[in-house]
Amino acid sequence: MWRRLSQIVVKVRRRHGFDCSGSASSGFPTAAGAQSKSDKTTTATMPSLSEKDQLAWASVPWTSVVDEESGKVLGWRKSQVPYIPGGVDNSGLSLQTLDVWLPASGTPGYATPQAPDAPSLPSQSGHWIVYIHGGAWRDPMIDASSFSPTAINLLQAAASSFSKGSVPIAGVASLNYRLSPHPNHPTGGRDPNREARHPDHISDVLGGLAFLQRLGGATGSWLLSGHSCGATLAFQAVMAPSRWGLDTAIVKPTVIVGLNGLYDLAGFITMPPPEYAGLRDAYEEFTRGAFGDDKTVWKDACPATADDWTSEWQEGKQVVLAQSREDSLVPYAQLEKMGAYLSKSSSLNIREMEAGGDHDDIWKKGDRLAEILYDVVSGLM
Ligand SMILES: N[C@@H](CC(=O)c1ccccc1NC=O)C(=O)O
Repeated sequence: MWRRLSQIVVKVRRRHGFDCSGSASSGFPTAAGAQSKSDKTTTATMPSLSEKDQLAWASVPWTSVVDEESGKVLGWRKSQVPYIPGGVDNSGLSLQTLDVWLPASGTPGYATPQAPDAPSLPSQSGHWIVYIHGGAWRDPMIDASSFSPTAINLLQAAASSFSKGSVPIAGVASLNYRLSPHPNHPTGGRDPNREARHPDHISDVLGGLAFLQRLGGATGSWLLSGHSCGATLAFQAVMAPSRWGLDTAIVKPTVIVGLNGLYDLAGFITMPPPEYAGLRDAYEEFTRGAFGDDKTVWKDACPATADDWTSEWQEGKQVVLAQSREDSLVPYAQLEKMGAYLSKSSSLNIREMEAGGDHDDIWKKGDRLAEILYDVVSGLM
């Protein structure tokens, strides 16, 4: 079903202006009553689009995503759109950016495809899917573009659905965020993109989501997914921002898809499952790099430690936890801990899925991940 595609630049649009414990537990019950909370709608009021936002959005052209086999335009992409216009202190950091893909099937002019020509996102039916990459808060080789194989598969699936009637995807986005220093990063010297410490990562994620929402994306019922530490960040994004000393209001997603996620760092470091004990020092190193030396901060930052998920995330309906049993970096016990925690403290509908392969295979290949995400958003129709 998933065909191989290539992404090429067809036209450049005008540019305006500047230019948690790791000990194993066995499974968890699936809570049934997700429906009642859905009535509580999100109250975050979205500020309108500022001139700076519009300039930031327009500073990156749309490029077309073309199906290699049929030559058909599947959709449109903007790469590295600055979401905090000007960046921190006006420095325009390259990791405070996001990538966006729109299915052509949902945009005006699908018959004779033209890039969307609007100061903000076109309004489309369907749901938004947003992705937060992993890499232990520090890996320089993993970024928003790591989601490309999955995004392209999603556009392909959207095109197939269009021919049958309705498209469940309104748009797709993948977030960059500032990283913590990596011991082996080749750039050397100081890089303000790589000096982040908690809560900088989650602050950027919330900033990126707020920007996307000011543009009209990812509102209503939408899906937030994250891989590894990106899954940690996805759950942090629906926790009260005041926990992180922040006040960035977002419309929270209704669904989270956590992939090979880290949910209980403190638990892992204190007592890793025996087969993963050799990774304890590595976990401690990247945890200190991301959160500092205070162990209470590690614990408080872990989503498996929120005591009441119902009040924490009132808009929440569904959580999909996908984890591979062959993951050489993250033990299955992390999923079990998170699932048990969520089912104990919420009425969320929780699904457990097999991700398959090693830790990073799911996003490197993209087909299985697209299938999971497509299946979940289709269920939201
Ligand atoms: N490649 C990463 C390691 C990494 O990503 C990782 C290692 C162990 C458990 C989870 C990991 N990633 C989570 O985002 C690094 O270079 O630090």
